[in-house]
Amino acid sequence: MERGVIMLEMRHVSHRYEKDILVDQSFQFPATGFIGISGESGCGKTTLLYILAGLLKPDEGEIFFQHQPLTHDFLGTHVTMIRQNNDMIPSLNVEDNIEVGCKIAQLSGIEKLPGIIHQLDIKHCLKKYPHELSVGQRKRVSIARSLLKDSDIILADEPTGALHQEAGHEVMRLLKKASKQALVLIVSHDESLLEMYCDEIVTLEAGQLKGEISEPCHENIKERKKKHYSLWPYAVKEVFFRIRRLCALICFQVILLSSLLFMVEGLNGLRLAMHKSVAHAPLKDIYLVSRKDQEDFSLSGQNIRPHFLGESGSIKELPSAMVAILPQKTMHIVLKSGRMPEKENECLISASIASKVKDQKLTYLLDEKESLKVVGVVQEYFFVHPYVYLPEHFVSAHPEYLTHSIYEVEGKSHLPSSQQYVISNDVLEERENYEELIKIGKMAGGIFVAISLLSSLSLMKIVFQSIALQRRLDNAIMMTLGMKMRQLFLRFFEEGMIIGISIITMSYLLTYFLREYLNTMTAFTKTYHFSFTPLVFYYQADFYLLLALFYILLVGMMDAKGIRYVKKKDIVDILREED
Ligand SMILES: Nc1ncnc2c1ncn2[C@@H]1O[C@H](COP(=O)(O)OP(=O)(O)OP(=O)(O)O)[C@@H](O)[C@H]1O
Repeated sequence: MERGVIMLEMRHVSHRYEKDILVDQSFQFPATGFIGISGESGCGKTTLLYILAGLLKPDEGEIFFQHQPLTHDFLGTHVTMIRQNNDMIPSLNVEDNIEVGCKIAQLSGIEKLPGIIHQLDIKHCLKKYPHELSVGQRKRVSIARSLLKDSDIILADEPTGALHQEAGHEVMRLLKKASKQALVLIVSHDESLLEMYCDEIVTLEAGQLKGEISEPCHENIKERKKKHYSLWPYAVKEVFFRIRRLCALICFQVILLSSLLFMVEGLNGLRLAMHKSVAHAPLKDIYLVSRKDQEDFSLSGQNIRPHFLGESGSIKELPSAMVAILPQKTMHIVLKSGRMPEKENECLISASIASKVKDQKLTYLLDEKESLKVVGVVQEYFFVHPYVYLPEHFVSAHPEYLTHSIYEVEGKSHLPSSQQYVISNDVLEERENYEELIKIGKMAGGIFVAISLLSSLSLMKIVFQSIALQRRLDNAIMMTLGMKMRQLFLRFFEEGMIIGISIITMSYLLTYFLREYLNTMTAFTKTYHFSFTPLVFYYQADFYLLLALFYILLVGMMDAKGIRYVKKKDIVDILREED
């Protein structure tokens, strides 16, 4: 690149709105100096500044900097704009607002901050936010930003506009000082201020720039050292700044996600409890066979036994289907109290029958001739019905207590094939019922998730949209600081991801505590062998990790859509709306 003077140059620039703003203008500005631009209201002074900053493309002609057409990092690296109203990002405090210029443009030099703060006397307001500052203080912050960035060009549009006289002079003095090291172009209505401070005054009139500029004199090109800064902290600050508006949205999403997770964990727990219970159900291989016409019938075969009918003792009203033969292996039977039967005339009863019996220890079932002593109470859970568990040898020794209307058959292969019989298996029937229930639960859950997801996404869209609209100006200011569309998209995306991460973390924590509470503090697990169980997918890919990633990306993308309210070609219009 040819080394030459730092110089801003217009070559044959024309621009027109309803009227001509610039007509075939060629002009060279010196490397340093304080140049005032005056002209009637509406003649195009502000438009000229935007064109020189590279924010507005002129209809014709081109702007050159250091004899080269403007590059995409010209604005960020070489220019600072000071606008009449507001150049500050509301979510950042004064310190951040000063540093943000360097950080967006990835320029080194932040270590000069204390000196600049001292020079501009703004130490006392470093931690304040823009809305807590006076107009004069805001102007000083903008000037501090340009000094920290060591800008080659400072474009100031009516910087003294809203200031009282003394503050106006102070700003002019500061800009004058800055003009020793940079080119300062100032647009002002106040001719006397311009005359008092400016080295040269250029007048814009009927599309023509009039005025004499002395020859550029400086040859030194400022060293531009690049430094990488992460803009994540600004994204975090922005989210915190908007937290009140986001609060309702975040709470709603947390409740929605937690209930979704809780539903998934509940259904998963139900499924697992059902499988476990079926595996442990003592009668899962026993099929009950009865004649359709209710008549007695006899069956022959090794594995066919008549069913015991318990009609005596204190539980006379117990239906026959509630009586079970104690299996050979009893390891899976969980006793709530008492012990396993050891003698022929001892039996177990399940908890719900036990509640009907006055004194379990001394309870004798059956009639006066034969008695069975209850020695233990079986813990009930899924598929463990209110049974009386009788030892098998007792049943075979006392066939008189057995009814011939219902038969137990071990294993389905032994079932009679005749259509005269009704075959049932309580455990399997109940499993089918529970499976049906879980299916309905899943369907209802799916519909709930779909509806609430859709409504919550539209709510999120509305909130993000309104925030993005509200932030149009902030983002336009960011663009004047040199932020590129790609950076801005990333910024939005990062903010969305921060919101997504917060929501998903809170939802997981809430679900965790609720799950722990319900599983440990309530009787669910103990009584029903049911617990809310986290769902883990196949192949070790965790459901929660996948859900979190999907959700965070989704929220990030939804927020990033807000970038459509800030288009590069509309930046000047957005800035003007505020002016
Ligand atoms: N986007 C636009 N579309 C149409 N006309 C525009 C647009 N922007 C500016 N103008 C017009 O261009 C003219 C120049 O506007 P500009 O703001 O540059 O003038 P100015 O000299 O800075 O005015 P003032 O001194 O009052 O701030 C005005 O008449 C304005 O209405």
